[in-house]
Amino acid sequence: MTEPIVVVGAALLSGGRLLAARRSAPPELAGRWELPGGKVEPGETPEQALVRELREELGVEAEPAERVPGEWPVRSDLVLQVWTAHLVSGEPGPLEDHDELRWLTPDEVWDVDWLDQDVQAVMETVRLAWGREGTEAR
Ligand SMILES: Nc1nc2c([nH]c(=O)n2[C@H]2C[C@H](O)[C@@H](COP(=O)(O)OP(=O)(O)OP(=O)(O)O)O2)c(=O)[nH]1
Repeated sequence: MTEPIVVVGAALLSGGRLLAARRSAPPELAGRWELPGGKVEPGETPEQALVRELREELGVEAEPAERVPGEWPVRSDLVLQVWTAHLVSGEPGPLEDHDELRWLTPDEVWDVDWLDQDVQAVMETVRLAWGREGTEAR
């Protein structure tokens, strides 16, 4: 059996807020919110993929910090893993794949319509980044 391809999601944290991105494609995912990122390419580590994807999609330089425990199936051939990350330079813009970005405070984190797989992933991210408050808010 072939191993699933890892989709790396970046939990970009800045000033106590988490960046959420609204997908613009494909039609079945458009309008739903996710962590920016994408598929790890052959020969890349997930951390390298995260840096590349944030450069392409958001136009920023970012530094991966720590892996959020867990992984979440996307499809039979794709699995989502998440790393926290910090901005090194630039201001994120929805350059590719997204039509809106939002910096969410702990109080706002459940205000957006996350992709199904991202709900658990964001819950774990909130737990890691901000402690228990975010999970209780859910
Ligand atoms: N980037 C991202 N994708 C997610 C998340 N949650 C989730 O289910 N997915 C799904 C959506 C897509 O089916 C898949 C990632 O595909 P993608 O289109 O973003 O990957 P990519 O940028 O490498 O695209 P491509 O090279 O295949 O065009 O994972 C998430 O938080 N971030």
